Order: sequence, then structure tokens, then C-alpha cells
Amino acid sequence: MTPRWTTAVLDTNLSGGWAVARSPEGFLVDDNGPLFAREWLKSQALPVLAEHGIGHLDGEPVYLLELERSVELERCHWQGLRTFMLEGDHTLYKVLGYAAQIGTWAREHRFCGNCGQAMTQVPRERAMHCALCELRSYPRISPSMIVLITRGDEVLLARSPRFVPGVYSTLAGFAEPGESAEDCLIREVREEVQLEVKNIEYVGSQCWPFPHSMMLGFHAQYASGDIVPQADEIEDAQWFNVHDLPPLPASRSIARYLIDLYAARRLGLPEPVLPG
Ligand SMILES: NC(=O)C1=CN([C@@H]2O[C@H](COP(=O)(O)OP(=O)(O)OC[C@H]3O[C@@H](n4cnc5c(N)ncnc54)[C@H](O)[C@@H]3O)[C@@H](O)[C@H]2O)C=CC1
Ligand SMILES: [Mg+2]
Ligand SMILES: [Zn+2]
Repeated sequence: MTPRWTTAVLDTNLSGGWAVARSPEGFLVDDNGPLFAREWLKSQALPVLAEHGIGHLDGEPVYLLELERSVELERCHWQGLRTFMLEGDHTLYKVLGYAAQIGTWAREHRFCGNCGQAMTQVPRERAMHCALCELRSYPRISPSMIVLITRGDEVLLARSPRFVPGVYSTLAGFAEPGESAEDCLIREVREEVQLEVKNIEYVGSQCWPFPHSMMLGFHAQYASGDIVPQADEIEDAQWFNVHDLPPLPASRSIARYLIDLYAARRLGLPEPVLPG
């Protein structure tokens, strides 16, 4: 089956296609959603910082207008990426997630980090280029480990003070330079709950464009130790029985998938599908 959405570096000098507009307040939306006829959108005198050709949706070219600030447009409002993740068409969320990552990265690489000159978009490649010192900057992706630790029928779930009240999730953390995925996982688990784990197994991954994480999902078994939650980062951490789980993260998150997958296997239920 041909995928509905494929990324590409499109020539912004060509006309036509769809466009999405993004400001610090999210994506512009009208009654038909966030996709607008590009020529119409470009005629709206928006404060465009940069335009990026980002790919094809159902065969049609899609562009991003990255705006300096949000503006009022009749019958339109602004909607954050998280809302698109939580509800609505998953393919559209993938388009917007990609657009958000490209928009953020290009915005944050307008000037060369090496010599300070203004950078320009490279034609036909997703890169920013400095003509003075030849530095090329590519989109930033931050690998993060996420792990479900289990002990028989029990799973270890924790709360960050940033979570919605009541919700518990798996442990996660960013890789540091010099670490393997496993090193990172072991360090994060020690830092956040002071436990040791064994039999680490890779399960699957997910792009998490908030703002540029690549989630690498693992399952690990409890080896030793007593839970000691990390001050400030972890508000509470507990063992929960798979028959009696607390409120869990959003269904499209890999955190939820890791929990649902383990629970399904323990309870002999059909396995969930990893949301991309
Ligand atoms: N898709 C999913 O199911 C889930 C995704 N996540 C994501 O995983 C990521 C890591 O989770 P946390 O527990 O918040 O991370 P963490 O345990 O590493 O702590 C966050 C801290 O790391 C630092 N940090 C921020 N960006 C960084 C970067 N790019 N590289 C290195 N350090 C950085 C900051 O000091 C920040 O306060 C976050 O982006 C979070 O949104 C977390 C849980 C579930
Ligand atoms: Mg963490
Ligand atoms: Zn430079």
C-alpha cells in the first residue's frame, strides 16, 4: 500500500499545492482543518519567516509557512500540535509533526553556530548552509530511551510533577554523548528510581515531535533495589498490578503502547499496534 504521506524537499518557487501555517501558538485551522490552498494562504499578507516544501499528502505537494507571530484571520484559530496528537486523523498529525520539527529547526538555525553569518536553505536537501564557513546544519533529532520495567504481574510506573493529575507513565530520558541506548536506560532508571534492571529488550520506536525526540522503547525486568524517587523529577513511583492500573498516558504515545502490550500479554488479550 502506498503511504498517504511521504516527506520531500520541494522547490518553493513552484506554485500550487497545500500549505500549513505555523506560529508560536500552533497551526492555523479553519472549518476544513489545517490544510489551506497554498496560493490563497500566501495572499493573506502573513508575517512569513520562511517557507519550506515538506512532502506529499495523497499525491499533493505540501508546504509550511513558518510565521514570526500569530495573526487573526477570519473564521480561523490556532491549535497546538498536542491536540492533533490526541485527536483526529493520525496521518495529518504526522504531517504537522514533521512540519513542526522542520519549522523549529530552521528557525533556530537562521545563523551559523560556528561563525554567526546568516544561513540559507540548501536546495533539494534538508539542510541549512553557511556560505562563509561552509557549515551545514541538519534537522536535530534527540534520542530518548523509554522503558517499561516489570516484575511478574507488576509494572513500575511513575509521575512527573508536569503530568496531568493522577496519570502514571513509564520512565524516560535523553541519551547523553558517549552512551549506548542501554547505558542511557540503566543510568536513567538509577537516577529516577534507584533500581537495577536486567534482560533489556528493544520493543520499538516512535517519533515524538515535542520538540524533536526520537523515542526508543524498551522492556526490562526488575533486578534489585527499592524505589527511591528522584527529587524534583519524580513525584511518585509505584509498582502497579496489570489488573489494576492507574490513569495512563495518551493512547498514541509509545509509553501507553509499552504498558498495553505487556498487560495484553499477561492477560492473554489481543496485542495493541504501535502508533507511528
Ligand atoms: N512518547 C511518549 O510516550 C513519551 C515521550 N516522552 C518524551 O521523552 C523525552 C524525555 O523525557 P524526560 O523524562 O522529560 O527526560 P529526562 O529524564 O532526560 O529529563 C528532562 C530534562 O532533560 C534535559 N533535556 C531537555 N532536552 C534535552 C535534550 N535534547 N538532550 C538532553 N537533555 C535534555 C532538560 O534538563 C530537561 O529538564 C521528552 O521529550 C518527553 O516528552 C516521555 C514520556 C513518554
Ligand atoms: Mg525522565
Ligand atoms: Zn559559518
